[in-house]
Amino acid sequence: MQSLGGIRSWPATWRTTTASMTTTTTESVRKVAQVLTVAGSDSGAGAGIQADIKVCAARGVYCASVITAVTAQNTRGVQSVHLLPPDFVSEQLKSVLSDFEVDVVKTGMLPSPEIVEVLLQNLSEYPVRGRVALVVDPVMVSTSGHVLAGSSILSIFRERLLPLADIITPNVKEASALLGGVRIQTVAEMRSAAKSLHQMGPRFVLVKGGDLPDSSDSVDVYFDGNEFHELHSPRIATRNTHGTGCTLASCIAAELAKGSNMLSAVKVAKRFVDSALNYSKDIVIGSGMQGPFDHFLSLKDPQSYRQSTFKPDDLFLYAVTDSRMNKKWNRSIVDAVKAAIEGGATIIQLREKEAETREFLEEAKSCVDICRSNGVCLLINDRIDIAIACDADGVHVGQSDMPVDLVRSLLGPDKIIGVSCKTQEQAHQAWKDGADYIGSGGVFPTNTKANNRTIGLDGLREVCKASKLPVVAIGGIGISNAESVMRIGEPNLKGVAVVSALFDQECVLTQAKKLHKTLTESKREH
Ligand SMILES: Cc1ncc(COP(=O)(O)OP(=O)(O)O)c(N)n1
Ligand SMILES: Cc1nc(C(=O)O)sc1CCOP(=O)(O)O
Ligand SMILES: [Mg+2]
Repeated sequence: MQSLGGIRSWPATWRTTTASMTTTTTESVRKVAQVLTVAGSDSGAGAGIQADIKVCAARGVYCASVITAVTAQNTRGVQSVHLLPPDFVSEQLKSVLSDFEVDVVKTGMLPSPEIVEVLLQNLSEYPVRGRVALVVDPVMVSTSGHVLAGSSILSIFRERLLPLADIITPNVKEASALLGGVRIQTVAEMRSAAKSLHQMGPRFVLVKGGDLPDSSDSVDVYFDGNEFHELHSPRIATRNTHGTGCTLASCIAAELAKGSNMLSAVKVAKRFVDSALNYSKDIVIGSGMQGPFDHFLSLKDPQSYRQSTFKPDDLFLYAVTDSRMNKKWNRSIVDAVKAAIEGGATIIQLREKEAETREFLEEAKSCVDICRSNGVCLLINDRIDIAIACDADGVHVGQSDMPVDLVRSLLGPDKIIGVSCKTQEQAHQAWKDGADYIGSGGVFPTNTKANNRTIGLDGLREVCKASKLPVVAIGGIGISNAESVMRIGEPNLKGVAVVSALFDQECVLTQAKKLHKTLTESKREH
């Protein structure tokens, strides 16, 4: 079976993602990114249709809604459920699909096989194939334990809906139910479940491990049919977790509607949920065991949201551009950055030593747009002025560049600052001055940076041991030796930063993919 298969590539037109709707303009037409959610109503408004609409609004995307059931629920649980007649669900679907240019359909509570049937019928009736992406959140049990879709829907899910999905986002209980009750209690079992679910036909699978026992992190497993990605985040101690599943799936849908690729959409969505949980961890709404959280954190407290967007794990595959290399291979900075991200780069630094200011600024602005829509942070090397002017996520400075404390006072608290350190004293100072991470090298000799002192693996180990900040290794690193770097096994060594291994190459995408694979394998082994 084919998926709806339509993660649309946007036309090369102007696009903006701000507090308002995300739009593209082609001459006089302004197209708004649109999600259709097909789900149940939650009278407490923490989950279901209400959460979906709030998430899309918070992410700058329009959200139409088709209601499948009305639940009477609050923070104490689900008191009652009223299914809408399938014919009326069908009426709603026809109203929206015949009129709106929906980019992504997201499904939540589909409480009966008859309702799944009318959804499938409508999706095949309207000429959406090739345009619409389908995000399926196979909601079965509420967070309070109430059954929202019984076992009677399992066969139509497995046989008809899942094969059409671009991504499915079950939690471990739902994954287990879809797989006939298999045991899923470890990350290894989540991986195996993701693989089995992928065989049912969805293009991507995200098994959410929030309910996994005995783990200090919340780990989700993403599988694209070839590779696994483990997405870790610290558990947030709060009662306000009602609606996290709906929020995650809707945020994935919103990011896809704006044009993201799947992995980036998933990463952005996970960060959004973490930031919202963290922001709302102390709010009190309702008197029950499970409260809702606040989806509009970015409007109320942009700093808390922006600050938490940098995670040490973002240093995993750090791509640093080089103007000479891009010229040599006849590619623009923008193309180089796009390819690096597509290949798996987790953070980008523009290191354009010879660039003219005006031209560099324009290119940096384009790169900010690309990175932001892919959920990847973009830093500028040395040039604080350019970083401010293009609203980059931060800067990287060395020991002879502007001092970190001064950079911090110029950029404010929410920007990322990285500092190059070769010694333990420098590492300590970087922390005192308010840096976010350390770049340490040259681990091996390099031709990219003239007269660079090589500190070797021993020097890197020393810096890591002294550093309270996460560290990324740099200098002469590539596919052949990345594993030996990560093998030093210091817990705060989070990844490698590379220039020539990606950019002094014919195909940036291929090299980035290979390096990402090498790093993923070495992470698994150590
Ligand atoms: C991640 C990372 N680490 C180190 C450096 C080197 O910065 P610096 O010492 O300022 O040297 P230049 O890059 O400016 O030549 C870096 N750029 N990135
Ligand atoms: C920019 C930079 N900084 C270094 C440091 O030691 O701080 S080494 C370096 C160049 C890294 O390039 P490549 O990956 O091509 O060796
Ligand atoms: Mg510098």
